Amino acid sequence: MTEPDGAANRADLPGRVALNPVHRDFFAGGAGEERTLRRNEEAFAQRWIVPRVLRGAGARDLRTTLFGTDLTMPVLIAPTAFHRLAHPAGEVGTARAAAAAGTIMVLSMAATQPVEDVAATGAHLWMQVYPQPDEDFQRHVVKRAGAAGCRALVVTVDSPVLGRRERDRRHGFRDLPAGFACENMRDADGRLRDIAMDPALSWEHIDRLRASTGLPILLKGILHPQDARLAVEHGVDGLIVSNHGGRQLDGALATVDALPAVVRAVDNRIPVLLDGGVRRGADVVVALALGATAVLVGRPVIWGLAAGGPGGVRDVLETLRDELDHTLALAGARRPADLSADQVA
Ligand SMILES: Cc1cc2nc3c(=O)[nH]c(=O)nc-3n(C[C@H](O)[C@H](O)[C@H](O)COP(=O)(O)O)c2cc1C
Ligand SMILES: O=C(O)C(=O)c1ccccc1
Repeated sequence: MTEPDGAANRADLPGRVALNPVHRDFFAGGAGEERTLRRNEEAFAQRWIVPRVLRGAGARDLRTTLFGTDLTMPVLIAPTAFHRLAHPAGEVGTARAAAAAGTIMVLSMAATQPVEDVAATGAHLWMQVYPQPDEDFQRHVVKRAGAAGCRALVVTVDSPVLGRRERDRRHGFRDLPAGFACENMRDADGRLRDIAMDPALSWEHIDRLRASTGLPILLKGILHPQDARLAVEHGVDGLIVSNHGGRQLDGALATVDALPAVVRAVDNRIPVLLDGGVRRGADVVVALALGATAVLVGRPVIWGLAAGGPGGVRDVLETLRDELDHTLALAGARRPADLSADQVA
């Protein structure tokens, strides 16, 4: 099994070494040949920053506002499943790091701890959901997330069916081991449901979800500019350009390659975020220059959690912050908003 090449994905990083190899492959892997998984990082590696000079930019200011909330930097934690398989501290541990860093954690619908416990850390949370065909149950999940204090809903729309993960197939890895559960998949009676993926879902489902909650809604998994336009027309509040870290459609476009057309289609009407392959401060700068308001990181957070629990996640976030600050300085920008698309070649 070949591993993705980038330094930040090296198989010998401490977090990866600490993991059970089956779980490591679950976290690391993608769909099919893993072409899209690799391409997300390669596409960043092929972008070059064109610095500006003598702009008197001075001390950097990384603060970013999303839906009225101030973040200390434009780097968020992407929703990823099963944090207790990475470290006993689980999603609560990740949330402690998000709170300490002053950024948002997007909590996965496949989290292994209850949203109420994760929210008790004081972290600023958004809840991710796969749109559930049982809409009564979906409303229950959304209501519970809102009651727990989640401040936005991230609806993942790139998963009409689950991607074919060949590493998981080889290992026979299908489900959580005994003693673990998707704690936010309990119905009103406390019974566990399976996460449903339904290829029949359409924009009407989003319309009903829109009508059922006052929370801001972001769609995650947009790559086509026409879908970005439709999302705005359907009253969506934000977009996440994403190919699910290469875990769904193998062969899908790299996210940084999809970003410019989506940004043009949205035309500043709602914020556009991006995830997939963001590993260094320079990647963040490229995405911001091409029009993203912020980025999210998935696997780096998992590796940090596996390596050192909340402290390991904190290290990942602080390293990204330092690199972003440094790269902005070298690019001649004080704030993310000072960057422009002509600074990327
Ligand atoms: C192990 C793992 C689990 C994931 N689980 C979810 C999930 O439950 N919901 C979701 O919307 N995306 C999920 N994703 C996708 C991430 O939110 C994100 O799109 C992706 O990881 C970003 O790419 P990166 O890992 O290269 O940063 C998962 C990704 C990984 C690696
Ligand atoms: O979304 C994913 O990539 C993922 O791995 C997952 C795992 C369990 C349930 C739902 C999604």
